[in-house]
Amino acid sequence: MDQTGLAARRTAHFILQQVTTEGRLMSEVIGAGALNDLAPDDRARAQRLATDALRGLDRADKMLRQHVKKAPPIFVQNALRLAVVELATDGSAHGVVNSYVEIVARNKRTEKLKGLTNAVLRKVSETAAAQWGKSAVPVMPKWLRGPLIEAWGQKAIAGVERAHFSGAPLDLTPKTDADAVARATGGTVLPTGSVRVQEAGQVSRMSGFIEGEWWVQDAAAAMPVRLLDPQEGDRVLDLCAAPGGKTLQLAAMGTDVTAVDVSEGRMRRVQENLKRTGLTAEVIVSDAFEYQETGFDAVLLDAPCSATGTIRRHPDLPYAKDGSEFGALIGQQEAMIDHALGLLKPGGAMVFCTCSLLPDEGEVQVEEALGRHSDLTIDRAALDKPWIEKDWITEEGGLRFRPDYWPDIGGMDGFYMAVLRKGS
Ligand SMILES: C[S@@+](CC[C@H](N)C(=O)[O-])C[C@H]1O[C@@H](n2cnc3c(N)ncnc32)[C@H](O)[C@@H]1O
Repeated sequence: MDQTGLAARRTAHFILQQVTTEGRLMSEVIGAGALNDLAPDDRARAQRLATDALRGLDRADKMLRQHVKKAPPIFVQNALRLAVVELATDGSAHGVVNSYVEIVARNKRTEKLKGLTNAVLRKVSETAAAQWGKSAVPVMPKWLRGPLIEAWGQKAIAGVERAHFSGAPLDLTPKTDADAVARATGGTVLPTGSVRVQEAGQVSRMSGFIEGEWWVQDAAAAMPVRLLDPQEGDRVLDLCAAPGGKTLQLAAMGTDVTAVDVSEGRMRRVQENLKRTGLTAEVIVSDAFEYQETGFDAVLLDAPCSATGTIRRHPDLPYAKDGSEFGALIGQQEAMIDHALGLLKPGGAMVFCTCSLLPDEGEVQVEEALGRHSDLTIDRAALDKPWIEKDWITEEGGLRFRPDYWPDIGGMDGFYMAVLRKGS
């Protein structure tokens, strides 16, 4: 590890720049090799610094506004943001001010602002730690906050923002025995059957990982398959399957599962996960619209969406995106529902789900699908399950999950799901 901390901080700054100026998600930047030149400890550190800064971005900006009258160029602003969050939250961090001053000084376009950076950070460092905990919870950018308040109200969104700021525990889906996984990992079994580990270390070093006893999957993300509740031996199509959390669940239930996804790279992860867990599924790389096999007993459609339900784990999303792709996603989801229904046998069940907080990608999609297909019904009987809480059930007969639910035990991702039944 670099003792001065500069290497990790430079990389964290690079990631923040890419997210806030290029609209790239952290996963894309890291996937493209941003961490490759760092020592293993520095990789984790850079990722943590960027994640913490994104989670606290709004709060950091408010603190900085007390010291900087006119916003500096974004390159400098991002250095200041990273520094403020470190100064405020990590009392043991060394060389914070010097590192970020150096990052600003090494860039020709901003080198003349190194004095300002130094002065601002020296000032902030005097009060950052004390002020941080007393400041308001960071709020989402307006483009996202507005529509979400319209959908769920101010109070609910304040709860959602608290959940975003708290981050997320590690949830595991056990292959077979939830109690055994909880004992081995120090976790607890949730009412829905997932195992929650509050303080997890490196996932691949956890007990039962190599043996394939479990896989990482948010508790809400594990619910669509539990809602579908297929029978052993059923032919189930998992459309949009990668990286495969739901494929693994379906395979572990003994169904005959076909997993389809357009992304070759993400499907490799499905293959790896199947191998590790010793489960089997047919894995097909294909565009969902080109896949024409019919007669499935059940279909799980986890459609591509805005992923606005996953901000607890992906605080980069509100800063990398601006909502301009929502319309196209909603159109694609609608077309996918219609195509997937065509692959289902008469009388079969389809779960439509998205990890979105936007009703247009959930409740509204289902209402409109019911309007387009006269033989389609919503299966309310499927909601008669002991783990389903009444408050989760929506007017049209689906389930809505939000990050502000389960606040005392660590929340859950935002999700929508409903069981649609095709006429026989
Ligand atoms: C929400 S993710 C699926 C998560 C997955 N079901 C799981 O539980 O791990 C959406 C997936 O849709 C895939 N996708 C996007 N467009 C697609 C298309 N036209 N055909 C098939 N898959 C598509 C993406 O590659 C992505 O893996």
